[in-house]
Amino acid sequence: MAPNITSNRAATVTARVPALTKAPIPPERAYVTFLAGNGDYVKGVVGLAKGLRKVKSKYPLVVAVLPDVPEDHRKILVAQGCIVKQIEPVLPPENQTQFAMAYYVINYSKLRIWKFVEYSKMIYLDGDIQVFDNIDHLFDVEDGYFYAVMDCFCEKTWSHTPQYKIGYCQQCPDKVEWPAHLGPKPPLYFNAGMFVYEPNLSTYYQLLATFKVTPPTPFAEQDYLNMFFRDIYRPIPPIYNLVMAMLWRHPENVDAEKAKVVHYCAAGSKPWRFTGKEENMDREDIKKLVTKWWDIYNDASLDYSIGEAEEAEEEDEQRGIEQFLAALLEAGVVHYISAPSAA
Ligand SMILES: O=c1ccn([C@@H]2O[C@H](COP(=O)(O)OP(=O)(O)O)[C@@H](O)[C@H]2O)c(=O)[nH]1
Ligand SMILES: OC[C@H]1O[C@H](O[C@@H]2[C@@H](O)[C@H](O)[C@@H](O)[C@H](O)[C@@H]2O)[C@H](O)[C@@H](O)[C@H]1O
Ligand SMILES: [Mn+2]
Repeated sequence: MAPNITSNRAATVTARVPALTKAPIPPERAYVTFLAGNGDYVKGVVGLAKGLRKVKSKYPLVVAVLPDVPEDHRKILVAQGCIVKQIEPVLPPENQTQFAMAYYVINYSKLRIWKFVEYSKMIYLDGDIQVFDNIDHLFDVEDGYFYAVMDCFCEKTWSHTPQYKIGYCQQCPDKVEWPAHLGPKPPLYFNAGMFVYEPNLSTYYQLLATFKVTPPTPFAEQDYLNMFFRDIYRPIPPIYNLVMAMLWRHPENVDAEKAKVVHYCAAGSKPWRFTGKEENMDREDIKKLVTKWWDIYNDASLDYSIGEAEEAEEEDEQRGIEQFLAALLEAGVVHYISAPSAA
């Protein structure tokens, strides 16, 4: 109950501040993913929402949807407890889209998530990612940096790059010496399927302004984000984004059993359209990871419930009261002595 202020002088009231039955609610934080089109990626996002619930994450999942995501898909996501926010596409100039791999051009739209400034910190996860262990602790990383897992250059999707051509990969930098004639070694490069960042309007407008004068490149927004955040990028361990190709390219660096976050980004590995026919998809570890994904997707006990909705509502109210009291304290309107407990 808010204290009753009888005058506009600083009042000293012994407001009976509701005992915090729970730990103070942390600043606004959320997971965020991106959904485009009317295809089957919505299954990926449903799986992700249920996976986060299974690991008892404290934070909601925001889904940034493009206008082409149909109403029935949005309803499915809301029914799974997601916060659906529509974003406008971000596209390179008409005459330049051919420089990025066509499939990835739409991913430039991910840049819109820097505008979600109602959140102090967010963890972005691709829709083809599953979270198998709680990673809420990542929200406590130091502010002011960009956290993501290093990518691998060994798949043929990298065949356009000098590092692929000479067999160099940052995952094993000593295997092939970077030749001096190619200039400086490429800076550490992250996979943009998962990252920890702080939404910020100034950063958002800089991202869009710089994007306008940056020619698109093959890995589209992933290349762009690596260039933009190069000076504040901090690598985090691959347990937080198991880029599938690492299992056969750098098995010494990863352990499928220990991965907290699995990224189904290898060709043919999307669980919801898995056939097992593509290269490497007959591997036992891959088939096990796909089964683990389906076990969560098919688990009805992980569906969102009204009970959770009511609890989320109570938490929102609690947060509102705390923010109201904090504002009063800040304004010096109220100095309250924590009242002795009723007991
Ligand atoms: O038709 C599509 C293609 C991509 N995406 C979103 O864009 C992300 C990046 O694409 P993808 O994961 O397929 O790229 P990969 O990580 O496999 O290179 C996906 O995870 C989805 O969140 C989508 O919603 N619909
Ligand atoms: O738009 C570019 C995309 O680039 C990345 O995917 C790539 C990258 O991981 C390569 O290293 C793999 O070889 C490749 O298969 C895979 O598609 C991100 O996962 C995705 O979210 C998105 O940013
Ligand atoms: Mn992906």
